Amino acid sequence: MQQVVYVANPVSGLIHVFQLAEGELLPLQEVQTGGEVQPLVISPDRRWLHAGVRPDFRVLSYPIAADGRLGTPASAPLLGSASHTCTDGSGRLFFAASYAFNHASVSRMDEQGQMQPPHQCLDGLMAAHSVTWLAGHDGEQELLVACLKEDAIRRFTLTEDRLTPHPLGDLHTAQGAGPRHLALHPTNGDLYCLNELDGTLSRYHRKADGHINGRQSLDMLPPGYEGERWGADLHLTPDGRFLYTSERASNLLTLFGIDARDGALTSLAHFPTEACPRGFAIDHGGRWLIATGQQSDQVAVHRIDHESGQLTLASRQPVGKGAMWVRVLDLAGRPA
Ligand SMILES: O=C1O[C@H](COP(=O)(O)O)[C@@H](O)[C@H](O)[C@H]1O
Repeated sequence: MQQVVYVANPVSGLIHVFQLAEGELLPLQEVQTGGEVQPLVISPDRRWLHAGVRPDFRVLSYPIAADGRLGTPASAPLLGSASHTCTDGSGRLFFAASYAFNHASVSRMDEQGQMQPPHQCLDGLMAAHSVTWLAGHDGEQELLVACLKEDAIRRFTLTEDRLTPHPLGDLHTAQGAGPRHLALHPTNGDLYCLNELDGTLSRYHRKADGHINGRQSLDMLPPGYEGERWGADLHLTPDGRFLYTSERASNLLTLFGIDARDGALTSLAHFPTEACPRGFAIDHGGRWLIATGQQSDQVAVHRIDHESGQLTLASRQPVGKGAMWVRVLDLAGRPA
């Protein structure tokens, strides 16, 4: 499997492009974005890397070459600082959550790959920290917005190119939890929410009728932990057997096992990683976990044990300042 890793470093304004080779990151390219580059998302057809930049709020859409290198980007305005972005399943719609501007916006990408200015903006979403696109069993599509200061995950139905409040209403977390990032299980219909402020991980289940119900809430930190809590990110292995979270006060990654029969989560182990692991990613083979250190200016690659999910440090790579976002592209099967 040939894979390329993109790392965004807002303080240096740089995107690093690496080849992932047996746990080592081999430098391929450094791209100066001209701004504080933050959220990265790869389009579903794997032809574009969309990067949110500030303080001139824009999305830069970089064409991805056959070897993973980035070409000259097209640029489109955004309405505020993007904290997190995603696309719909076709890649034609681009969503951005803005924590500071309390909104989520929707933009269209045209046939030529040019992103348009946002055509819809949902205001009053307090500390909107992430956007997650979800396809239902019945062809229904929705967008989930994790609103940290509302202790709510707001649900919106996507019809054509526009969002409206979901008829089944929003999801509410524990008071003071601070919902931040969401992840979906690849097969069992479970949805997970990392809560930044209380350091917990919540599991929900989406039923075929669209109802989403809470199932479990677990601590991300080790028993007896009494320090600060500052949860950051979560990801699953592609086979859906393991889930990992990152926490920035303890600099720990936490491993959770996922029961194959009923989806039950169990906290299994904790592993030290880079200082302030604000973002991480898991490669497409489920063999490597790549964590950024916002305060170490390094990226760590951890080997994932296939049987147990346990992590061991494989390598560390210096990167630019404020390393924050990391994305992995599988080059196989890309359109020519
Ligand atoms: O993780 C955090 O996120 C919020 C929003 O992030 P931003 O990069 O979009 O400004 C930030 O305000 C907070 O300090 C940080 O802990």
